[in-house]
Amino acid sequence: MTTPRIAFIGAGNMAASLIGGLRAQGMPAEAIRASDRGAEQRAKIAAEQGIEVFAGNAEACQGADVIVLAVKPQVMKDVCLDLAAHLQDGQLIVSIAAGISSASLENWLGPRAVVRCMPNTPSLLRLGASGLYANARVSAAQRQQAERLLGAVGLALWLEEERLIDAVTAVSGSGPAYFFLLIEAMTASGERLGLPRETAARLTLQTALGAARMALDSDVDAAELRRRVTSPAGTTDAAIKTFQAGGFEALVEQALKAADNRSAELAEQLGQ
Ligand SMILES: NC(=O)C1=CN([C@@H]2O[C@H](COP(=O)(O)OP(=O)(O)OC[C@H]3O[C@@H](n4cnc5c(N)ncnc54)[C@H](O)[C@@H]3O)[C@@H](O)[C@H]2O)C=CC1
Ligand SMILES: O=C(O)[C@@H]1CCC=N1
Repeated sequence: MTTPRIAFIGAGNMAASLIGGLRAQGMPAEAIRASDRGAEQRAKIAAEQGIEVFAGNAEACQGADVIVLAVKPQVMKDVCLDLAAHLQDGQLIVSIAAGISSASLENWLGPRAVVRCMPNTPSLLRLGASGLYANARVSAAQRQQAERLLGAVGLALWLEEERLIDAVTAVSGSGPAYFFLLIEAMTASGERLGLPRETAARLTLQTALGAARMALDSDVDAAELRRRVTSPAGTTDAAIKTFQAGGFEALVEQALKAADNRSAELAEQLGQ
C-alpha cells in the first residue's frame, strides 16, 4: 500500500496521539499535516511531531488522501461548512468526533466517503480501543487507510451499523472513566482500611493492570478467572456478594444505557 497523505483538522489530544502512533509505525513526517486555530497548539504539535502545521484548515487539506476531523463536536458544523468548498474528489473523511453522524457530515460537506470512529484516550499510550463505521461511498482501499490510522494507536474494530457507535461510546469511549472511578474508590477504601494512600494506590493500579493482562491472555473468560480467585466462603466471596447485593451488574447496565442514550441524544442535537 502506498503511504496516504493525511491531514488532521484540529491538533489537540486525540490528533496528537494518532499522529504519534502513525509516526511510531514509520509513517514519514512529510506524509502528515495538521491545522489548528490555536497558535500555541500549532507550535507544540509541530515541535513534537516534526510535521507541517497550518493555521488554515483548507490549506492543510490540499492534496491529502485522508482528512481526519479531530475538533470538538460543538465546532464540527462550522469547520465542515468552511471546508466544504475546498475539498477534492476522492478524499476520505475520517471523523473521530463523539455524536456526529455520517449523515450530518455529508449534509455539511456534500456527498463524501466518510468513516466515523469512536476512539478512547488510552490511544495516547497506543492502548486505545476504537469502533469504526464506513458509509457506502468508502472504497476497500479507504477502509484499509482508516484501519491503519486507528490501528496505529490500538485495537480498531469495524461495525456494520452506524447506530452501534453509540454502544461503542458507552463501552470503550467513556469506559476508561469507569475504570478510573473504580480505581479511585478502591484506593480510598484501602486507605480507610489503614494502608498508606500511596500503598493503596499502587496495589490497586497493579491489580487493575494484572487483571486486564490476565483476562487478555487467558483462554478462559472473565467469569471463570473470577471464580478462580474466589475461595468458597472466603474473602473474595464476601466482597463479591456485597457487590451483588448492592445491584452491581444492574447498575453497570444502567450506566452504559445512560451513556448510549446520551450519545444518541447528542447526535440529535449536534447534527442539526
Ligand atoms: N477525549 C476523549 O475521551 C475522546 C474524544 N473524542 C473526540 O475527539 C475529538 C477531539 O477531542 P480532543 O482531542 O480531546 O480535543 P482537544 O480540545 O484536545 O482538541 C481539539 C483541537 O481543535 C482545535 N480547534 C478548535 N476549533 C478549531 C477550528 N475551527 N479549526 C481548527 N482547529 C480547531 C483546538 O484548538 C484544539 O487544539 C472530539 O470531537 C471528541 O469528541 C473521541 C473519543 C474519545
Ligand atoms: O464524554 C464524552 O462525551 C466523550 C465521548 C467519549 C469520551 N468522552
